[in-house]
Amino acid sequence: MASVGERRDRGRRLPDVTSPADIPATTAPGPLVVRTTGVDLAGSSMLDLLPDPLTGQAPVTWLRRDEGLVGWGVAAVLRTSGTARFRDADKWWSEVSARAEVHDAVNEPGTGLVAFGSFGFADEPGSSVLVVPQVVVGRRGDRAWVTTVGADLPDLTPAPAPAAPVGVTFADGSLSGEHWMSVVADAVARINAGELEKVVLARSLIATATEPVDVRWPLRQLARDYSMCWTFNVDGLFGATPEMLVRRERGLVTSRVLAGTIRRTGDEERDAALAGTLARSSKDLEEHEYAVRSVADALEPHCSSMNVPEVPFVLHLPNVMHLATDVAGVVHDAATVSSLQLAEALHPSAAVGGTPTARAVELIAAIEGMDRGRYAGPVGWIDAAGDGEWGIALRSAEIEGSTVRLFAGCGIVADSDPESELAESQAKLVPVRDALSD
Ligand SMILES: C=C(O[C@@H]1C=C(C(=O)O)C=C[C@H]1O)C(=O)O
Repeated sequence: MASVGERRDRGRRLPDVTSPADIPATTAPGPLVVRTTGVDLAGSSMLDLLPDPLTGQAPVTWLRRDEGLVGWGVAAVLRTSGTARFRDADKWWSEVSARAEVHDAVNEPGTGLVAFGSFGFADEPGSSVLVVPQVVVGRRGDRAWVTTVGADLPDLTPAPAPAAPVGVTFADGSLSGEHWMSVVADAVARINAGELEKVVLARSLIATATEPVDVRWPLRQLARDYSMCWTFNVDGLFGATPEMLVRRERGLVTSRVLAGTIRRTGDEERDAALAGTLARSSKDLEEHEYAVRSVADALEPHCSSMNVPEVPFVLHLPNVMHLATDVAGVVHDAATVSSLQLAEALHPSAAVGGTPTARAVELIAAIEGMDRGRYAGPVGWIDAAGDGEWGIALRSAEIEGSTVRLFAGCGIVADSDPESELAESQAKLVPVRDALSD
């Protein structure tokens, strides 16, 4: 396990990370004292409760349709990296939760001790974080609660509204559009030469504001405009993902697999016709099938029964439509395998890596021209029983002061056309791009 003030990277020592979100380096906590009590949040929106990040309270978020969890403050944190990042985090989490003294008056998934996590996409450098906030506020249906970890009960009145980002300009990140298209063409040639079947290639865009960006602004916009997605923020990585890598709750496991995309036009009739085209597109169905297979194969050893629909449905988002499949199963090893271990087993699925996985991941590192950081890695939360939700950090960006790095990627298969893939990547950048304006 990584220790205080040190991150491991194949034996090399790396300097500590100074986090944009004020989450410090690894802490080795004594027994945590955790209290969950029911509260009445009435009509207030969960995001309104988040304190100003400038107060150094490191806001974290996992919300869909204003249900889920928000938190702030740091009671304990693990930073880790490299191939062992999931194992390090899982071991640390079982030790921290075994030692904790928990008084839980609510007993719902997400009550008691919880940690938020965000994991690096690639093994190298693979910088990852798991953090236990001092305060977590949760809502599920008509129940709401607050959990404190070694902290007093907070004042749950809405914080003053965040200001919009100022003077934002956008520039190419890793590669220009032209250059990225040539990389896509190279991948298509390799696929046609039989090197691999599918690879997901991503690009980035850099937004620069004239003042530090308050993450609560884009979070509010994303939660409002993409309410069917999971709006997340962990240690400066934020976004609204439509893709659930794995959710485990009381012995049931589910995964929402997406792959195969078509852009929306804004015209309802035309979009309905496009949805039909997507559902019949052999290129997209093939790309989708790879992704579903990779998830079903990884979950199978953990399940006593599974449901893998044969035909995908079309998920409508405001910017794009995706082929989607909800895989479900009954797990037989919940007592010994946590949701984080399941996330490790599933990552990277063919929706963000490719097929075969090892070859695709190698090719991404060789030709994509950037470090993905935590983009396309698992992001979510885990409780003391090991249940939790881990989404794939898509439609996301990393914030550092007044700079925001946005990411988007596309599945490349034999029939992919570089120009259409560039347009698709632009459509996938829209949610965060729009969220940075007022
Ligand atoms: C890689 C991304 O999205 C993934 C790729 C998709 C595709 O290529 O059709 C669709 C949904 C996601 O699984 C992204 O949004 O950055």
